[in-house]
Amino acid sequence: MSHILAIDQGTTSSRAILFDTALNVIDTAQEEFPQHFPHSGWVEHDPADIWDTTLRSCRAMARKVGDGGIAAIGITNQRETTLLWDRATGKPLHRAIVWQDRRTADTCARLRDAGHEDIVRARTGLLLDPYFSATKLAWLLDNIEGARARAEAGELAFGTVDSYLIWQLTEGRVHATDATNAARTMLCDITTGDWDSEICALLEIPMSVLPEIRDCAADFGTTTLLGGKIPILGVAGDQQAATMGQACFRPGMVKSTYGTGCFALVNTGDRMVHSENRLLSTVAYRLNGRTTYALEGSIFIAGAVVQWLRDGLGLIETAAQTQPMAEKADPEQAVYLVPAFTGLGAPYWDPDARGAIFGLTRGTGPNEVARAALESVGYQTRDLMEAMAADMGRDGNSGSGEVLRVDGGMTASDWTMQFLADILGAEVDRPRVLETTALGAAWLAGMQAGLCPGPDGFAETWALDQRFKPQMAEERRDVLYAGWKDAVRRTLSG
Ligand SMILES: Nc1ncnc2c1ncn2[C@@H]1O[C@H](COP(=O)(O)OP(=O)(O)O)[C@@H](O)[C@H]1O
Ligand SMILES: O=P(O)(O)OC[C@H](O)CO
Repeated sequence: MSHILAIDQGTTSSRAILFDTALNVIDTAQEEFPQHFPHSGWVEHDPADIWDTTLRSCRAMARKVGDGGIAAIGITNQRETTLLWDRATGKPLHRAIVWQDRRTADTCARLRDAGHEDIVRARTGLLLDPYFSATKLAWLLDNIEGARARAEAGELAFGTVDSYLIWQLTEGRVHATDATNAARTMLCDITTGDWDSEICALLEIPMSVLPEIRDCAADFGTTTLLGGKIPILGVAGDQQAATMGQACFRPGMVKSTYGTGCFALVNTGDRMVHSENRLLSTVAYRLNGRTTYALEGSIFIAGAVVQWLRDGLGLIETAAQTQPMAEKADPEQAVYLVPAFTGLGAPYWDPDARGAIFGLTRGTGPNEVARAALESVGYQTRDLMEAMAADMGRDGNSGSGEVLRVDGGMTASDWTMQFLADILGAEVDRPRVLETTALGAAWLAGMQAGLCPGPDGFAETWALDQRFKPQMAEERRDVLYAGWKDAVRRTLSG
């Protein structure tokens, strides 16, 4: 029987997920890998770790089905993370600079001061923030001796993680990316779908380093490393893959994924909506040469705040312990935790903000801190939803009223999902399949292989696990949210 293999290369681990052609999960292999923090605010991955953990996970799945058992591969990945390698040897010149890395904050500030933000926003849909690949790539070209000259001579290749994996899987035969990953580099004009020569020139990035941009469902070459010859037929950044995995194909449909960070995307159809509220405009997907756009709110810390309770504070041993703690917390205590560990993303975009806890009293204990950590995820989502509603309303799109579809590891927490519905004053739908990121990638590859239906047929297979309905009184919701806004105001750096 034929299977589809989805590769989900994430920030903390690499996974290979085997699907049958009806898109049921058959088996999964996963490996974590080390994070490197060479300086404050810097985050790096060893490219060998990215590749080795991916290949081992894929091989574990390939062994299960034997030669000929995999019909197609779909790749989805942590976005923005930047790699530069030698075209002749395939050897990276440096560790990967991870999306969370803030080392180029000064470069971004300089570009902003020089008046370049408008062109960046108009063409790439992004803001001038170190989050995106462009300034990370410029940093590599500036700081590795001889790199710029070698890049100009055509000897080097740049890629986000998808491109790097495609290059490795095809043993250097294919240097390509997809429209969603390209959209996150800050080098792509998402109104045309091509690399932007003016922005490249601004950062002195030779265009010869850039990969070719293809549709999300397309031919990305074949690999012979997993037994037989297997085509790579689907590629999308992880948040866009989750948008497809959640079947958000209609304008106005919105999903929010709770993993390490939280990323909410609302489909804006074939029109790029410019945010007035500091959200990002991005590509949701490109199929058959047709681009569908999205507005995105990116929060850097969601589930990671629970990891911090576990690894940083030692308050819990497992993430699931936060739920009984939150239930036991004193409802009278207004404790707020603003998890600005790596600055704040949307809608604040303050790379220099750092985390804070407010409202501590002698009576505050681990339960109240745990509850505040879970609540911070709800509050941050409300910040995003308010920004989205304002943007969508302004453009006359009905989208802001849609039910929020959620996924990702943290949605296992019923308490957090109920608080989310309460603080939003809106319904929250958790689907049966929480592996929506991998599902999106598998669907792309399966559709391209002719094994899976198109968007409409696929959307019919989306199934609800639980709908969380708001139960909190409006007055309490408003008081709590006002307290959060005040806590954020006191956390901002400027
Ligand atoms: N029951 C739970 N309650 C609260 N948080 C949880 C729970 N289970 C998992 N998490 C959080 O979810 C995150 C893992 O989600 P996942 O989607 O695997 O993340 P990623 O793909 O970013 O690595 C972790 O940060 C973890 O702390
Ligand atoms: O690896 P994740 O799931 O934390 O996702 C990272 C995002 O793609 C960063 O933009």
